Amino acid sequence: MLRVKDFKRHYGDLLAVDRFSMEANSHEIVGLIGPDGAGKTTILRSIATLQNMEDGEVTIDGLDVRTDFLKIRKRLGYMPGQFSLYPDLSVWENLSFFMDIHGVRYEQCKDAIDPIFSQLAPFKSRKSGQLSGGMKQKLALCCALVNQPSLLLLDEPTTGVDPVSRREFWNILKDYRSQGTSMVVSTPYMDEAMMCDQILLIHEGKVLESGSPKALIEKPRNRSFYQIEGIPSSEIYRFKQNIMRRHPEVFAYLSGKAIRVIAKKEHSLMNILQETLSRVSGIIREVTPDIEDVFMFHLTNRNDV
Ligand SMILES: Nc1ncnc2c1ncn2[C@@H]1O[C@H](COP(=O)(O)OP(=O)(O)OP(=O)(O)O)[C@@H](O)[C@H]1O
Repeated sequence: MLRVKDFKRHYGDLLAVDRFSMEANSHEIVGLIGPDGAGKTTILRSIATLQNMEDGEVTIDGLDVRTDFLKIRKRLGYMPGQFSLYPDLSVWENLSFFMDIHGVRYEQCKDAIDPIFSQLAPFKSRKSGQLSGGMKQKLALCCALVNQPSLLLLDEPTTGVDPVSRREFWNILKDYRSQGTSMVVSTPYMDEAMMCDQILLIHEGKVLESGSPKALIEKPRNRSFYQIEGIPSSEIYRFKQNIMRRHPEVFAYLSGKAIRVIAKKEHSLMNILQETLSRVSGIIREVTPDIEDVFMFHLTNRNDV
């Protein structure tokens, strides 16, 4: 139902999105996974008809965003990255405002919003600026659902939200998916990628790789991924840099309190890494890659070409 083909967008000289293509069908959550500045907001705002495209095609149910944007807006729910509701209005007043914009009454959208609104109802009169981070995001999602959209666009909906509320929020999204809504969700959190049906790993406006998260994790299996643990935190950055300087055939990066290492070419690194550890205490073990590793792997490959 959503098709994006060869979408391109500059800001001045900066090429923010370069020949980006994707599809999202009903019952599907598609994740745009990438760090800050990858181009996720630009893509979502353009699909949401809020920003002009420079080049490319975006259609929703066959309708073109350039010419049919008024019809498209009726089918879309968009939740911007920044909390964009009125902090001085109550929960109910914000919701009413969105219902007025879409010309619907509560009774008409009750079925669509109640799974979330029932959780917000006890705070109905509270100013939205005084809600917790997780509750604010639920209210924003509620407002995006009043027109019962078939396509939901969610820009980093869980950024700044605590882990428990993040999980809750994703459970809500999965419920809407099971009812047929299709969703495009951007996130900088690699763990959230695993909750999507399809993901696109994006870096500097380009798609590094796309597919189901499971398939992407399987793909680089001909490479080995290692983790070095136990390096004192005061030395860890220097240690990582040293590995990269002394061994151009490997790519190393920090992951929490550990260093992750991938070989740029297909070969084992155990000997190399053991040698680097001879002067410092630490443990090396081979690990199964997660999405963050896969992202780094494709980034390394691209930079190496
Ligand atoms: N209005 C603008 N004018 C100039 N540059 C912009 C503008 N909006 C975005 N950019 C730049 O375009 C690139 C992509 O930004 P975009 O906001 O789409 O990425 P993002 O992945 O959503 O990142 P973030 O999470 O930081 O918003 C970034 O380098 C950003 O600085």
